[in-house]
Amino acid sequence: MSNELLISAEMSEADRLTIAAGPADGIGLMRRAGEAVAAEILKRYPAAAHVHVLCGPGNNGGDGYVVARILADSGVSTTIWASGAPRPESDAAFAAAECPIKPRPLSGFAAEPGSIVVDALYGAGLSKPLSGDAAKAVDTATALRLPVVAVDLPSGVSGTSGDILGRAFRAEVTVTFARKKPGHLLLPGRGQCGEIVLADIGIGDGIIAQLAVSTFENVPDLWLREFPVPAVDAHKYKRGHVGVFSGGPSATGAARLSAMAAARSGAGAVTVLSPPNAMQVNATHLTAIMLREAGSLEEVQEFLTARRPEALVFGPGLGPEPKVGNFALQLIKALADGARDEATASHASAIVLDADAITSLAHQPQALFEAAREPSAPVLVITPHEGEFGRLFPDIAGDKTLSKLAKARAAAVRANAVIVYKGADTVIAAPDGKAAINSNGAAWLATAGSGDVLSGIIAGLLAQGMPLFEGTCAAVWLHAEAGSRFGPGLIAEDLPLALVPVLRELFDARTAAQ
Ligand SMILES: NC(=O)C1=CN([C@@H]2O[C@H](COP(=O)(O)OP(=O)(O)OC[C@H]3O[C@@H](n4cnc5c(N)ncnc54)[C@H](OP(=O)(O)O)[C@@H]3O)[C@@H](O)[C@H]2O)[C@@H](O)CC1
Ligand SMILES: Nc1ncnc2c1ncn2[C@@H]1O[C@H](COP(=O)(O)OP(=O)(O)O)[C@@H](O)[C@H]1O
Ligand SMILES: [K+]
Repeated sequence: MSNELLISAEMSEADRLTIAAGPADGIGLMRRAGEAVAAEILKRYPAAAHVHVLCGPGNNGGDGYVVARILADSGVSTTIWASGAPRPESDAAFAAAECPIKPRPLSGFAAEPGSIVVDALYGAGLSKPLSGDAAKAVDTATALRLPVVAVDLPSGVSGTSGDILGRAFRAEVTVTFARKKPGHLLLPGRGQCGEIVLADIGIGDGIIAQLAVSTFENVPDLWLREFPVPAVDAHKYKRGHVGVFSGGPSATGAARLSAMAAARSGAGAVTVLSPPNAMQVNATHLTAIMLREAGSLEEVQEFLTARRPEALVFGPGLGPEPKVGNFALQLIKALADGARDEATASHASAIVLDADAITSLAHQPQALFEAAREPSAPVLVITPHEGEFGRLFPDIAGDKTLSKLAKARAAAVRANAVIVYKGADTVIAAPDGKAAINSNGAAWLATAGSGDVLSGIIAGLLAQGMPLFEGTCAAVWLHAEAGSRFGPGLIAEDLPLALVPVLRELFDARTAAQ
């Protein structure tokens, strides 16, 4: 697997372990890193008139000296602009000594149209906002629209948070080493990286395995082995049953979108649970999806006991009123009580709390967090977009020291739930600290009802027995993949059907791997 995302301390540890295992030493890894960047430049810009390599004082700059040496050896006209000299005896100092080009001070950096900039100022060691000569260099490259190749990270982008410190280069290509870093996927950093090339510099999978990494890029490798394949003797209820709560007569569409998505995701049976006054309108619009009247907790409990759905979606279209939040709490409690008493067992092991459920609990978040900690409580997946996240977790949302990744993690621990912190860089975080960042979405997904579809896919996959974290990650990826492949013109109604070709590919990949 190469889907692990490494923070800077983990990258340093990988470096240390690799050197300890031998035969590579620090300068050996640096040479491999610089070679990978130089190879990318020679491949992509064979006609470059001139390459300007900007070198910082640390190891990022060290990689830059290696790049400059190789380019010069290859006959490319190359200038080095240095911001400070490397520390004596450091790997970067060795790399600088091996490079025949005499560096000029970064303060004098000037470039001509048609040239290329290699940004080797700061990488994993970025410690403060870009200022002075480095900030000026960003402005010069931007003003001249020069292609920038970033070494490891565009300088100014935090590899940990994706934040821009001061300002940052906007790279056309970023070559990073061994594994990506969270800042390559989180916004706004992702937008500065351009195409990301992952270079093998000799830090093996065995070394990465020793790090016990807990942050991942959300790609199928992360969950494909858990992806549901129906058994030969499957019947509809064996393929998982999902219940979706509907809003009142003028707000039923959200539940139907969610229900359709759960069905398309492979749940064998899906039931819309409707208040009495919305039965008529729901009945008019449902065919394969079942419909059941459930206006009270008692009626819901009857459904749970009789039909034993594995997963529920609660929230889309329900309205943000406090009574909705209270009902959510009663539902969680009823399921916890039911699970403890097998004789009368109310069922459903997972609840997806989305949309209005989140907003309606904003005035009593503590009650939700306590309910989620009750013995035998159903597992919860909470799917806030930024506004909903801020309502349920205002202090976490407002903490400027935390990245989106860290915020999702903190919320998952507090709520004892899997949190899907949605957006263009959706983060999925579990209470045990595991987290994934999604990167295959597109802005076509920013359309009304898109989130309702996502909640249905999550419930659909969980109802089929996928583990909680993996099933939620798979749903986020599927939703994003279907939407970005569909592209212009996408509306939420299109998404369930757009899942089909993606599901086919996953199914084929899953069965081929068996
Ligand atoms: N496995 C690995 O780990 C491998 C890593 N490799 C490479 O090493 C890179 C990490 O190297 P690194 O740790 O030396 O940090 P780096 O990014 O060079 O910056 C540190 C220096 O910059 C300075 N500085 C920072 N921000 C600044 C600012 N805004 N304005 C001004 N100064 C600033 C900072 O100053 P200080 O914080 O000490 O005041 C310090 O002097 C990594 O990105 C990759 O390219 C490869 O060789 C292959 C193997
Ligand atoms: N710019 C974007 N790029 C990728 N995905 C996006 C973007 N904007 C929104 N999304 C995704 O679309 C969905 C929107 O959900 P939500 O905000 O709840 O919308 P709604 O309430 O209208 O259903 C989320 O899964 C989110 O991650
Ligand atoms: K850099």
